[in-house]
Amino acid sequence: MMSAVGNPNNIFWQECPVGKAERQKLLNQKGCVVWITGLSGSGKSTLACLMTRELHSRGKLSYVLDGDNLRHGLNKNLGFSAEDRTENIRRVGEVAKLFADAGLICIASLISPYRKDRDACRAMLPDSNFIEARDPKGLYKLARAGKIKGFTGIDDPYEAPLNCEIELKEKDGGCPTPAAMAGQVVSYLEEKGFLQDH
Ligand SMILES: Nc1ncnc2c1ncn2[C@@H]1O[C@H](COP(=O)(O)OS(=O)(=O)O)[C@@H](OP(=O)(O)O)[C@H]1O
Ligand SMILES: Nc1ncnc2c1ncn2[C@@H]1O[C@H](COP(=O)(O)OP(=O)(O)O)[C@@H](O)[C@H]1O
Repeated sequence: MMSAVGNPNNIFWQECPVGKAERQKLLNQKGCVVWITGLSGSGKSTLACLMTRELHSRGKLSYVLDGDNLRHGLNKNLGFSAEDRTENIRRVGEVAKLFADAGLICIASLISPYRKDRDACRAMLPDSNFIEARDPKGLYKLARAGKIKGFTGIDDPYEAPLNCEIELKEKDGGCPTPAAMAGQVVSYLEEKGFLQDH
């Protein structure tokens, strides 16, 4: 048994014999987090689903962490106050970090309106392993009708990224198809070497 003397909380870091490098080799890819941020209804989930499909068809293992879905379980005790959103993003950041450590391409799809919360998630990961993608476009009937209070983009803030890795922009006055956007993100991962282990 390890000694707990000198550790006020009796908590120790446990090393496992199989590490991230070995898992990446097994999967022939590099673990990373693609973080999709944007307003509600801007197409985050659509993009996340198409990306995971495209990666799957290339034999790459990915997993989608969707804000809406996680709020049914892990984050079911959280609402939409600034504090709760911060805790929501912190938890998802920690989970995404575990998935990346497992060697997976983790796709996190959350409004994540606050820059400081996204930056905190970025700081949890090694350099270049956090890839921020933004998709601006919105749908807000209920919030505009006053049926939801504190709705992001209506009466609650959304802070757009200042230096994201990928910006999915309108082209020729229109929105590219979701498949074209998913292709853009997957091409970025390919260019940066995440779809191989060497
Ligand atoms: N007040 C308010 N503001 C914004 N969004 C709201 C709100 N109330 C409910 N919803 C629904 O919750 C989904 C967003 O959850 P997230 O976990 O991604 O939000 S956050 O990152 O913590 O801000 C979001 O889903 P998406 O449309 O998929 O983004 C909404 O359907
Ligand atoms: N690029 C796009 N062009 C047109 N419609 C889109 C696009 N991306 C998503 N949609 C549609 O917009 C709606 C909201 O998309 P969704 O992916 O659920 O957004 P979010 O997860 O950001 O709330 C869906 O009906 C979806 O089919």
